[in-house]
Amino acid sequence: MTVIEIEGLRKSYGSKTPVEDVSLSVEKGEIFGIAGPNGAGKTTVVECASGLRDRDGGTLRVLGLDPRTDRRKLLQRIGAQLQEAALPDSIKVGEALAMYASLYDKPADWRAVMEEWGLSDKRRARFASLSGGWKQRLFIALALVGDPELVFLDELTTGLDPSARRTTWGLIRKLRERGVTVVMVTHFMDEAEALCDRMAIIGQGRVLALGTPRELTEQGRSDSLDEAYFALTEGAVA
Ligand SMILES: Nc1ncnc2c1ncn2[C@@H]1O[C@H](COP(=O)(O)OP(=O)(O)OP(=O)(O)O)[C@@H](O)[C@H]1O
Repeated sequence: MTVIEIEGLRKSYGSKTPVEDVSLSVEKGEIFGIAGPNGAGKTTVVECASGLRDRDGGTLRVLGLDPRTDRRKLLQRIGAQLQEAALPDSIKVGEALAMYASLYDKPADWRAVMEEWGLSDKRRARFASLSGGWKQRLFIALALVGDPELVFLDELTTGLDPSARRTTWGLIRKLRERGVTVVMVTHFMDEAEALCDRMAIIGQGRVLALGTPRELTEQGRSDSLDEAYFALTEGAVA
């Protein structure tokens, strides 16, 4: 079943059009990666698909809804990772989960989510006191309190130490095991290789390559996804 269908997506900011003609689809239950050079429009694509930003052209269906006209309905069914600045320093882990759960019509039991993601011992810890790894764990838990069918994660592991990254990978796999579809923006090809069922590399306003990490490695005529990425994005730096 197709969860996201993007056809000819276009988005401009003033005279700049980072996303000119992006088409891709995401299937239910997969971890779908989006990679590409800085400024290629990865976050813009994710924001348009999650109803957080309006598009200038193209068609979008997400969980059968149009993010433009069915925004409220869509926001009830998806989870999006927050940027760090979205939480006040002084908020406690338990308070943040309870607050986000209150935004949904049919939330998951936030205490169960807290327990499942290993956050119960941190319940009274203030956000500012958490290490990067615990913050990311909280962001994943917050993205899940609405009991979403689809989750968007944007550079979730950037800035994490190697062991926190590995732990986060485990958490993302756990989402797939639960049947949640995951769309993740990443700059790390080892991460894409370890997690993504399929991925798109975007640049120059469009999809430069799309497939499984193995298919992309072959398309780039390379021995590794890392090398293939360079071959496929050559000349596409925004
Ligand atoms: N609100 C905005 N107003 C003006 N320009 C913007 C806005 N948001 C993004 N842009 C510009 O649009 C382009 C695409 O941005 P976007 O954040 O989608 O790219 P990205 O691929 O996610 O980049 P990065 O890898 O650096 O996170 C960039 O050049 C960015 O500066």
